[in-house]
Amino acid sequence: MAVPSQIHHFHFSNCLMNASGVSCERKEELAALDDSAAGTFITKTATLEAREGNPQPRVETFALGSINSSGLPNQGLPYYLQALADFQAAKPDKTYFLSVTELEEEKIYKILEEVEASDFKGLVELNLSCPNVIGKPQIAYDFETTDRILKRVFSFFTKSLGVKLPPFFDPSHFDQMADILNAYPLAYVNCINSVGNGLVIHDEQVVIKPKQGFGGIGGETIKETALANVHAFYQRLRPEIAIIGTGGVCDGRDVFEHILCGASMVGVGTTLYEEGEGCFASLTEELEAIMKEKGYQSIEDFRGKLKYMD
Ligand SMILES: O=C1NC(=O)NC(C(=O)O)N1
Repeated sequence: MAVPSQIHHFHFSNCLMNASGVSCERKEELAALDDSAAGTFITKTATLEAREGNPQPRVETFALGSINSSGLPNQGLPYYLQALADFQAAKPDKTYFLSVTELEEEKIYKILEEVEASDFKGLVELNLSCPNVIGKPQIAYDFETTDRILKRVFSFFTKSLGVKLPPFFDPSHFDQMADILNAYPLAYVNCINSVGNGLVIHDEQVVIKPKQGFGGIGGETIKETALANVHAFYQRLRPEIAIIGTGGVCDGRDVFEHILCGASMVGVGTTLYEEGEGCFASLTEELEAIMKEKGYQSIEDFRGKLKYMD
């Protein structure tokens, strides 16, 4: 039971994967993802050195989703490179994702130089959209900085690189960001990261400690924004740049809609957090049932074929 997909020459047995940050910080968590019905996994965003992240409580769910202000807690790049080498040795034909970022521009180049020098052979995701590092902006909301970073990264980086984008909400921003992205040999873009700096209140109090309760919103409530970003970039990007759709995936219908909007792989965050790795099997079953009912044999029968009104 699976719906295969691919990004460039990388083939995946199933089109579902985790959203970076959820159930993927430790090797044991990655092993559970590796053994699940997901076609692959992506690591928690790694920084050069391990990080504690923000004070707890920093992740909470609410009726329509989740809020988090984790602050990039992770085990540091060497931990993930070693873990990925072990997973790759066990499953030579499987492709994995490594997510990385850093808090200063010069360190972004340093961490990618270290990845470039490593034996990692999967896809690398540069996270340009963490909303939760106190005092730090979401990089991809600064077009000039994003362009400068990609220009310098591609002057030395030869592995397959994608970027994790925040949500955009204005066609002129879709246009500007797509113009930048189209100038570089990106393997993919991953739309979207959490909707930054939302506020969840219970009675009279915020529900997470960091940043006076402000945190990234995920889950059911962000699906329409996620779909719009997937489709907006699908409409604008060169076809060589694939799209991973992340955000608001609660059932097979949501997976179907992400693919209809143009996604080649679909990332699951809040639902994974709430239901565990078993969600990948149920989401796959639901997607297969929809495809069967509609007579679609494979993803390519409907990927990107969202219908407009005449
Ligand atoms: O990119 C990120 N997006 C999130 O929603 N949270 C994490 C984090 O805070 O570490 N990072």
